[in-house]
Amino acid sequence: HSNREMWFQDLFPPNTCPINAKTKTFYGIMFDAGSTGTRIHIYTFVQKSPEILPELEGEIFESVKPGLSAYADQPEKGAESVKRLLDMAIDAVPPHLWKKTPVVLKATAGLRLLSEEKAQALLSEVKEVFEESPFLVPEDSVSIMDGSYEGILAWITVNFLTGQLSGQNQHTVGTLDLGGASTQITFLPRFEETLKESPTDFLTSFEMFNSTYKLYTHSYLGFGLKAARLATLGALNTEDRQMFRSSCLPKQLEAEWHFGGVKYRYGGNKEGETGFKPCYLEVLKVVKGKLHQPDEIRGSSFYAFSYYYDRAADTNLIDYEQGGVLEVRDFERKAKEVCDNMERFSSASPFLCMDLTYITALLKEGFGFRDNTLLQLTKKVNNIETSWTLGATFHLLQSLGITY
Ligand SMILES: Nc1ncnc2c1ncn2[C@@H]1O[C@H](COP(=O)(O)OP(=O)(O)O)[C@@H](O)[C@H]1O
Ligand SMILES: [Ca+2]
Repeated sequence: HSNREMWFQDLFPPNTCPINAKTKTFYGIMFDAGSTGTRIHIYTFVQKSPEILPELEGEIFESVKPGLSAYADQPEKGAESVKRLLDMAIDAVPPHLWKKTPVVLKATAGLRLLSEEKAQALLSEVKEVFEESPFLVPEDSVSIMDGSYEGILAWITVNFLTGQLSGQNQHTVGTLDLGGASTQITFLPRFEETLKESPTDFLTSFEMFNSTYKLYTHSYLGFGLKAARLATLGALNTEDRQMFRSSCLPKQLEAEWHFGGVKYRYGGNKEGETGFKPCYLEVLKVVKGKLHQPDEIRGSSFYAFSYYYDRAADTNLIDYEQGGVLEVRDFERKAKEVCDNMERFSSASPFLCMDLTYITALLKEGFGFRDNTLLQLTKKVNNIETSWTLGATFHLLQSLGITY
């Protein structure tokens, strides 16, 4: 037995009558078209009998950069990048199951930020690639995902993988996702206050595995790490192609940056101030008063992934493979260290100071977390990526009647 098998045994009790069990294996293919890259997740499930939940047997994962939105003006080339990933599924799924294996692509903030016309052109090219494949192409198989689903499905994934969605004692954990263009916060409110005080569109009921969860979730478009860089530079939503300067960047820096198909020029404050203090003030303008702050989260701990994880790992706050537990103040401490010694960190990304400072401000001033709020940084649980794609695949299989 591998660790993974052992672990899932606790989650799903073995069939009471294994001799009569008809084990069924099936697959699901889910594409995550993120703002910074496109990823394919090929999941394998086994279901031992119709009465019990399917078990997740494994995942094949691959990714390419840049994301679809970078092909805004060449939709065929964007679809080509999807096709290269889909070819992996041809090898991974046994031929006799191709026709029964659904393939779906959901795009997130990168495509949300494009014009309707450009986004649709990309989606329809991808749809053609799917139609030409031997897989099952459900209706609506290629779409832009609603931001609230992004949070909910990531929450489902993390709580499924940590075993919180089965059995009686459900101690679910909240999730924080920081993408390139948007960021999500999701948790199951325990206090009546939270339900009363939250804007109604922050609360969504969701049915999964025969339970209904009333979740608090919101996706903040434009608050992803890379969008926040542009906002901090004052370069968001301007046609102006001037040089944008910031106290969060190395003094002598002058460079170019491509995001969402647009080229930006940016640099440090040659004469003026640099360092954590002025940088924090700059970043604060981007987040202060812009996010809803539910009281309930101040004391609870959260699972955090994507750029929270990447930046913590880049600066050795956590181990790149293992992840780890941090307090909010650890991000602040590291931001100060990097911003006040930019020469020492010059070999890393020139945005490291800005990114860490933004993460600090987002957590403290944006969501209202305390300095000592605990964050569990995780990339994988039992070797499965903590991504909304697993939750989306469960949802898909459920809607197609492949699972119950
Ligand atoms: N399979 C994955 N599981 C978890 N995080 C991922 C995965 N693929 C990419 N990420 C992380 O997502 C972040 C990029 O966000 P992205 O999905 O491209 O933007 P957005 O969500 O805003 O569309 C990076 O931190 C990257 O490491
Ligand atoms: Ca994402």
